[in-house]
Amino acid sequence: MTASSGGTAAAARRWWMLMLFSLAIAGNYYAYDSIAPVADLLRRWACWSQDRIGLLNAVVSLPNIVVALAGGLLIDRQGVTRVLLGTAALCFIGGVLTAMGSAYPVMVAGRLFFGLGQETLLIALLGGLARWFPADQMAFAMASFFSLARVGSSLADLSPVWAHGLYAWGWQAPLWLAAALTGVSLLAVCAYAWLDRRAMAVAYPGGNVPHGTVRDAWVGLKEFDLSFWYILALNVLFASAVFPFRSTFAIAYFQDARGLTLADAGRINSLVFLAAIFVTPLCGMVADRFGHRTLLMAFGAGLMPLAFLILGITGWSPWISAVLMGVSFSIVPAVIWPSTVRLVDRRVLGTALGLVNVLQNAGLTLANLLIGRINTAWGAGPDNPSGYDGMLAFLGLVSFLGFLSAALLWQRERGPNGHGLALPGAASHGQE
Ligand SMILES: N[C@@H](Cc1c[nH]cn1)C(=O)NCC(=O)O
Repeated sequence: MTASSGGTAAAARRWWMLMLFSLAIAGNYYAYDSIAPVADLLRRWACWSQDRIGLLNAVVSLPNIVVALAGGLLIDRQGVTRVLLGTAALCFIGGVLTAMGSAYPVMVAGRLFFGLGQETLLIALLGGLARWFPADQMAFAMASFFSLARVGSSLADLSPVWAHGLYAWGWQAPLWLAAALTGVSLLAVCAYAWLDRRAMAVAYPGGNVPHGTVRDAWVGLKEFDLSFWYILALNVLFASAVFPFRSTFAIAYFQDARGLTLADAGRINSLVFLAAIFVTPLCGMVADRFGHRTLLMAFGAGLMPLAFLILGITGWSPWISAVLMGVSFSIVPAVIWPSTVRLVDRRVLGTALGLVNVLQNAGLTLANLLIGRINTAWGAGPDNPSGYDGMLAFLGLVSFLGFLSAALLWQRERGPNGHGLALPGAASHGQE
């Protein structure tokens, strides 16, 4: 008997777990994205420079260039539940410190604590979903989970509208709300730990829950299949194009190069996440029902360079590119994570996801720095809209390389070395 098999009671428990995981990630992503909406207050009220504000986000991803892999190894050694509890607690402490800090070093320390937990929490939540959901439901479960993550991000983006009362008090009140949501995330994880203990007692009555060893991780790393490296490349390149543009540069670009007001630039930018809330679960359902995961990934990844190309060389409405990005950002995350899970041995899943996130964070940091440099070198700004062409060319190239990785993966998976990624969920049980 595996931990994920069972009857109606087990199925009900799985959906409870998905609900708790989704709550945990929504609260966590809200806090992750909580700095941008208070940036203006920090600039005007505290007179902090762009650099100082930028560091509040950089310290979240910077430690994960190393920490996410250690976190992944820890998940394989200690199990998902312990790591979930530890990382959700770290994020909560980080959230509280960030909100407490009217002193800059306290805020930086808070964001650092939050960052130390954030990526490993995400990896552990994905590992938990992989443990409990069968192959024919996993894409839908992971896609629904990411849909709720986007709800968290969108609520944070739009908080100056729906929680404007808090913003009248300054920047700390909105950050206390973010801290409270990391508390909700911790509570959700505690409730999961309780459910998990009961389920494991049934699945492993002797209490001998199998965990991987460091040796397993090392052997596993050496044995990762070529398909895993293709999907890893897609993940890193796709994220390095999407997140820096959306989270850092898009608003300024839409204002300076497309002449939009700040409100319209914010609206168009949030469309990408809002679309993903609704479309992502549909994509997961399609992947579970019909398979064709590699084709879906190649199609989704191909829309991203197309969106940048349209922005760069046509005068078409930017809404067209935003829609293409929204569809791409719905398809790729819905399919890429459940596909990654299928490509690696469960004993080294944490390590594999840790490695993906380490390289992704390195890519995100590098892309942010490079785009900043390119924009400065090309003199991008309201007086020089074509100065953004370098950034668009860079993002187009990075996302095109992501598409190439997806195309190579598609081609490999069609041959004798495939892992059943093209098959519907139920038909690929035996391929895992
Ligand atoms: N490694 C994360 C990056 C992230 C973005 N927001 C919070 N963390 C990641 O890949 N997330 C997957 C995703 O699609 O959000």
